Amino acid sequence: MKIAVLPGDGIGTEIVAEAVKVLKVLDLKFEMETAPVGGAAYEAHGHPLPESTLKLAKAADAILFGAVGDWKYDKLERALRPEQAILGLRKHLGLFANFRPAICYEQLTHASSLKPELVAGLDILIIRELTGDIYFGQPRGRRTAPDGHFPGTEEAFDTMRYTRPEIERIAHVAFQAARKRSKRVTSVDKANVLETFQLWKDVVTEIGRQYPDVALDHMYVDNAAMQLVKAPKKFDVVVTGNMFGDILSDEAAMLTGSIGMLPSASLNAGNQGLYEPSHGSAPDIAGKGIANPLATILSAAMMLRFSLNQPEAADRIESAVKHVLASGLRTADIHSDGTTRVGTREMGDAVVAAITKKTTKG
Ligand SMILES: NC(=O)C1=CN([C@@H]2O[C@H](COP(=O)(O)OP(=O)(O)OC[C@H]3O[C@@H](n4cnc5c(N)ncnc54)[C@H](O)[C@@H]3O)[C@@H](O)[C@H]2O)C=CC1
Ligand SMILES: CC(C)CC(=O)C(=O)O
Ligand SMILES: [Mg+2]
Repeated sequence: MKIAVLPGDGIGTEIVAEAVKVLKVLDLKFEMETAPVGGAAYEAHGHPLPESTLKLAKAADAILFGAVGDWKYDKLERALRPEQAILGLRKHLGLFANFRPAICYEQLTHASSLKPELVAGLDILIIRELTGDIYFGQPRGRRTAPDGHFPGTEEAFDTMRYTRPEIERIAHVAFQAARKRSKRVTSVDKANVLETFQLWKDVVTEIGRQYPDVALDHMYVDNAAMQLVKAPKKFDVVVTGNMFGDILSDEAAMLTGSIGMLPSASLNAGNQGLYEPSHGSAPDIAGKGIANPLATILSAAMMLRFSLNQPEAADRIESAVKHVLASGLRTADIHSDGTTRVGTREMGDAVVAAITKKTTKG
């Protein structure tokens, strides 16, 4: 088994180093190979997703990804910007199903910006379609406006589109995931305004008939954004498109205490997956050694469970994370009175120590 390790930019390198440390202490039989991606790859090879990195990713059983991006690349032509690396990997590998579990750990109930009673015990799963929608739709570009309110002026445009099969396959993923949970799916759309999301709603409803044991409801995205902070525990599985899922999952991250707590798995039709925290490269804190590595460490646990058939090892990581939080260690983003503030490396070391202690005890 082979894991491609793609740390990327900013805090990506810091948090991936901790996840790799955790994977190594498990002493499992797999090989890890590292390659540059994003801004780091642009500097080394002149492209954010060089052929060699893509080849490694394609050949691997799983990919552990950090994050890409830095403000200094924002003026580059779009094809060369770091973010194209993660978009390219999702597209080239067909990683259409993005799982973003938002779990509020008992010890972090007070770290959320919401009242503790609203988030205590929260365990929702956002399933985001990842290879379609306005992020990939063509045509897109800039031109002189041919019509509209200000014809003859500069305009930019993107295209939101979904085909029926794209919606069908993500709907199946959501219903099947719900069967393993509390059998409820909320499909989030904007069918009251957008044709794309009327088709989305129609197709999800049709597929839902094949899962009579799963309750389906529909919600407009603006209402969903509001309900997520009003009564988040009313949700179980949320299925939505690429852009709405991007936005709602960052919002859901705050229910768990921090975006530094939200892992993710991006899966294709085979067993291959890319595992990354839901956040970005956080240039504002990069290099300071204060980023929370837990989202990445928990993503590594998802990788062991979903792509590498090592569910016990995944459990060991997750229970080590709970143990470390229970012991009161916190990175700055989840720190509160009465807890001990630690840096990225100390947090990773503590997870490693918790795993080792449990192993020694048998
Ligand atoms: N998958 C990827 O590689 C993604 C890349 N990006 C890129 O990342 C760069 C920064 O984007 P932003 O909008 O600032 O989003 P971001 O997610 O990097 O940061 C947002 C805020 O959350 C904080 N934060 C993020 N991760 C954290 C962690 N592990 N521990 C503690 N605090 C954390 C940051 O310090 C910042 O204040 C951009 O270039 C963007 O395009 C953004 C999202 C995903
Ligand atoms: C950087 C973007 C391509 C995507 C993003 O924000 C995400 O996947 O969460
Ligand atoms: Mg995002």
